[in-house]
Amino acid sequence: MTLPTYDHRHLPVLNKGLSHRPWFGALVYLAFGVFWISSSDFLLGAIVTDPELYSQYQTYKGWMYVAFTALLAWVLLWQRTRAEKESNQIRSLFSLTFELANVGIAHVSKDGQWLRCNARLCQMFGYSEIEMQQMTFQDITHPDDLNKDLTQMEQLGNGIRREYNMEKRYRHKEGHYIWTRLYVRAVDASQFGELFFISIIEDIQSIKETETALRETNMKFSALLDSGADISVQGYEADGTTFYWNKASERIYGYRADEAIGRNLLDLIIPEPMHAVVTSGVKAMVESGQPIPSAELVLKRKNQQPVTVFSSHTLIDLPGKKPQFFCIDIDLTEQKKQEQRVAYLADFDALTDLPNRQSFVKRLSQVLERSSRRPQLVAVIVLDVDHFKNINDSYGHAIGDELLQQVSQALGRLLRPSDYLARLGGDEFAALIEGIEQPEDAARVADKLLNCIHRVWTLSNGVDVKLSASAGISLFPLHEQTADSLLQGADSALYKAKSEGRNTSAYYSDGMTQSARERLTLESRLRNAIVEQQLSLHYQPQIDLSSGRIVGAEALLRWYDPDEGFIAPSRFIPIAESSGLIHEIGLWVIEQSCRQGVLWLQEGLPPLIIAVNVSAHQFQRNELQQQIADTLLSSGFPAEQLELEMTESALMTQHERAVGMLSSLKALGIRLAIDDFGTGYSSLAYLKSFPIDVLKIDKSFIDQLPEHQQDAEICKAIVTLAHTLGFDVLAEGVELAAQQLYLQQIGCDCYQGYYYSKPLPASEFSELLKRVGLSD
Ligand SMILES: Nc1nc2c(ncn2[C@@H]2O[C@H](COP(=O)(O)O[C@H]3[C@@H](O)[C@H](n4cnc5c(=O)[nH]c(N)nc54)O[C@@H]3COP(=O)(O)O)[C@@H](O)[C@H]2O)c(=O)[nH]1
Repeated sequence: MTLPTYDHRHLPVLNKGLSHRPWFGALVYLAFGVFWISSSDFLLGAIVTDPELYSQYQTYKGWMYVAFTALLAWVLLWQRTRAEKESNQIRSLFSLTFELANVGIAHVSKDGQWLRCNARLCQMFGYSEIEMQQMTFQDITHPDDLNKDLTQMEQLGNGIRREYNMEKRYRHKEGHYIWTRLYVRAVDASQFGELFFISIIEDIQSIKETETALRETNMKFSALLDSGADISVQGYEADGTTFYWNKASERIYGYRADEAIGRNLLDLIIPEPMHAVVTSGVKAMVESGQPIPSAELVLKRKNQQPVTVFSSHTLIDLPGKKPQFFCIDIDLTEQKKQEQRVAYLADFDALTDLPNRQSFVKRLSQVLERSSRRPQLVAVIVLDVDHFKNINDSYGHAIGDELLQQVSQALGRLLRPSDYLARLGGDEFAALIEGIEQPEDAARVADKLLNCIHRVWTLSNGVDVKLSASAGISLFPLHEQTADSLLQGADSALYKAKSEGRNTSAYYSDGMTQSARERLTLESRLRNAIVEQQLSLHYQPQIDLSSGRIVGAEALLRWYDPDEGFIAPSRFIPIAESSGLIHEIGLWVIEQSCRQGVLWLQEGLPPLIIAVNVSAHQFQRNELQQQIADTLLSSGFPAEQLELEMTESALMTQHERAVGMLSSLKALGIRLAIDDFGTGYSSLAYLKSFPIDVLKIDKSFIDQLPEHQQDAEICKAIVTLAHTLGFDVLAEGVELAAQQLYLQQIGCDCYQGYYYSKPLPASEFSELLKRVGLSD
């Protein structure tokens, strides 16, 4: 393509402006010449007095005019030549500038006609200058840009404004549009004869394309940053001010971008205790240019909840720009949850949320380890739902699962917090029961669990399913010593229970199953005995050794079963204790003793101490003091005549509590005695802190008196000790006169035993007292 050349003939206005100046100079010269000659004439006429000289001047004056005119003509010619030369130079310079300009330059008429276009413009639009001059700018303006352009051009025409800028598109000769930046300036009509516009048109197509590409890249980049649902990207200034916050950041941290941007990192997601570390870390990163090492961090959400992320950091430190840094945080919440879930499933059963077999074995091993240091009876009870397979087969696994969930929840509610329930798998559960007192306690717990399962279960779909279960029990240390063997033992006991017809429990050892069943049967009979009022009290006299008088009576519980006859307290009291019936029975004993004491007083018998046995189980309950106070009040029995007997072991195992309990009981005005003294592990320090009145020497030290040297010495020592501490001493189980005599010799205060009397029913005791009392 040949470049269009600049033709100055197309510039009539400009030509006119440039060519009038030499004439003006010539006129000035001419005026000056006429003035100079005229004034010379006048001056010479006045100055030159010599007529000859003046005449000569007049003669040559014509030549002078000629010479002057010639000079003037030469000056004029020279002036014009110079002006034209200058004009040509300027024109060629202008032409060169116009053509060489790397922006499009055009003169446009007020109608929009292209008057003159430089080479760059022609090249830009693909037209020759001639072709351009045959078009208006409207012809090749993009329709979307035309109105704006025309409006602004009109404003130039109206003189409202002198120039305008806009970005607009022109259609290239080949049909595509080119983005340009247009600058238009109106040229004053008064100066150049007619209104026209100078347009400077810059090709910004590549800029636009770059911009578009950049925008697209940005959009892609943004979309990319936003696409990672769990990848938070945050941009911060060096001082921690947020300038970028992607979608994932919104989701992970809970702040919308518009809430986060402009706020400081520390205020947003850094927990207070981490502020100092983060501040110094960022400072060090900005100063050293080294990013803070990636790490797993626990940051905080908008709702202040912690969120675990893996955080990486990138420093952007461009020359001349303030440093910025990006944090790329990967949300580990789900991963953590998964990890926790995996860890959870290693120990827990997914269906019931109960501990699994592995956890059960682990827990059992720990308990056994502890129990080997502090001996205790531990029971493992394995439960299996009877015929559960039939339920799955009949109703489907979903129903089976729901049943297992319901059963596990019911069993969990039944057990104490210290017990441990697990699902071993399928329909098999296991319970770990610590600190049981009697072997049959385990069967009691097993029966409780079996009874819980043995009922109709209503499922969410309305189906009723009747369940029963069987249980196997093994005991540490009686049956096995290790966790695995205890579980195996309980499993084999379970199969015994199943083979015995299901809905029952069995111990690992047959003998124990037998005795447990007997004890549980006895428990049920004892419950019945309370209702049927088969319990009564017998009273054994307590005799003062120095006077030989009956000074008191120990109330001893008796159970008369119509079929079996008297059932010994040593048989049923432990069952009452392990079943909890002791509380009901114990209260009855206290009330009945007080009522009887009052009756005896009313009969006119001398005031007697009535000693009542209080089980360690009763002593552990706080209501004992209140029960006694209430009983004394309701019965009217004098407090100083009531004596409570507590075993040495019950007091010594819970010393601190015992001191408090005994003090509160003592405050009621009653007497306190330590029963079975010598059989427990008394501490003298403890003993002296107890507010007691009597020490009862256990029968085992009396049995071989006075021959047995050691027992004799022990009894003597107990008497001395008791007296030193200010207690009375009572020897129990005295069967022989020699025993009575020896006790008297060593200063023992009182005794009781078959030697004087067996425990007697109240009426017989009263007769005895009347008999001996009256005779004494
Ligand atoms: N918590 C409660 N415990 C009670 C209650 N009543 C009794 N008991 C405790 O039961 C254990 C057995 O009692 P029991 O069979 O009544 O035996 C007592 C006496 O009958 C017996 N005794 C008395 N003198 C003699 C004797 O000379 N020889 C002999 N072989 N036995 C004799 O001793 C028992 C009295 O014991 P103690 O209480 O230690 O003084 C027994 O531990 C009772 O405590 C009750 O109501 N509540």
